[in-house]
Amino acid sequence: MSAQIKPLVAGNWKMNGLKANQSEFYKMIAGISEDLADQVDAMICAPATLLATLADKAGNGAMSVGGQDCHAAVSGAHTGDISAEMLADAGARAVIVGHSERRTDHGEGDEDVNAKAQAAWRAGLIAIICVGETEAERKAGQAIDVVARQLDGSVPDGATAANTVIAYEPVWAIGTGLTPTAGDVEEMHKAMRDNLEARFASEGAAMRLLYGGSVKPGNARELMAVANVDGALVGGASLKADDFLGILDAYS
Ligand SMILES: O=C(CO)COP(=O)(O)O
Repeated sequence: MSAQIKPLVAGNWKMNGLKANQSEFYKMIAGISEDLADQVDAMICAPATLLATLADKAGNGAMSVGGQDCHAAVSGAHTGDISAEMLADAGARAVIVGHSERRTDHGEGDEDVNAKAQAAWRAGLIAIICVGETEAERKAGQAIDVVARQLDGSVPDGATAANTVIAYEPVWAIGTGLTPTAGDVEEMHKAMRDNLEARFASEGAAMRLLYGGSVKPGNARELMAVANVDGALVGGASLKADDFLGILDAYS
């Protein structure tokens, strides 16, 4: 938690969600009170196939919708890819870039992520830029250095608190049920804050820093209370309305 920063809890549905799952999203909208919406922003980063439908239902209400990746170009001969402009056209407000699953499955490096973040801004979207160390890097005592390098390479010049959100997702905590200790999260988020403040001054001080990796209703309150944790990026527990609302409850 940071004073003055409105937190964001974003769900990442990854490659999950058929038309039948739209009802979970509608339950989420229905479950967010006006008071809660004043305390925290909520978003689902949906698969591209559902994005426009969910965005239409979301309207300007308590929930918004984001994409999970974008191509760096505006348009062109890139079969199977989606541009940031297309996501914005479908009603997205944000897009995740540099998720570790993209970095691993598609060989994306910091330069690619940097270009995608700039594409997001070009289309008027918030870039949710993901960073995080592997288990081997943490065991080798390199976690802070690895994340600092990823921030330096992946976050473009011109990042502001309005156009950029950073998500720290230790790779070994994603989908494993393992989480770092609150102390480890605090240390990492402080290091990220210092890095971003050194580069972006007051914008870095106000940028939202999310924690992601096995966030559940049962651990959300503790993790969200850590200094410089301004919300969460949630995978598995964002698929069911009850779980997602249980996480948002950390801010009630
Ligand atoms: O990768 C994640 C969100 O982007 C985290 O996934 P889990 O919450 O399923 O661990």
